[in-house]
Amino acid sequence: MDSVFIKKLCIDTVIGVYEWEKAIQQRLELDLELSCNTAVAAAQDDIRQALDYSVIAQQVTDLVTAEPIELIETVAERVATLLLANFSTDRVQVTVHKPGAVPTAQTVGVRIVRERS
Ligand SMILES: Nc1nc2c(c(=O)[nH]1)N=C([C@H](O)[C@@H](O)CO)CN2
Repeated sequence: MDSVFIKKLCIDTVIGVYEWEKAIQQRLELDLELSCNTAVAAAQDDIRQALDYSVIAQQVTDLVTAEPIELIETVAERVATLLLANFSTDRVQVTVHKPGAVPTAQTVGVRIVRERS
């Protein structure tokens, strides 16, 4: 299956479980992959037949920054729900990295796969 993907979409937002985290912005990095058939868009060379990664990036950024969230699991789930609702895809993979969370690790995060039911 083909896909459209976005790697390391950087989003600064209020994210975290602890009180001190609710007063600051921290960086999340998102990897998104939307399954689709890219052949039609390619054959017609037409953005209207494609999943526009610019539009995807903007909608996801707006969603994640709309209000404070505690868990990165919540971020992943909300993003997957948005992608399945707003874009022509039956399967999405969403990875959320919180690179500053564990100083001794390069990054930590969650990865989920959701399919249209
Ligand atoms: N599985 C998770 N574990 C933790 C999360 C999280 O969102 N999911 N969050 C935190 C804190 O917010 C942490 O990032 C503060 O440094 C701890 N564990």
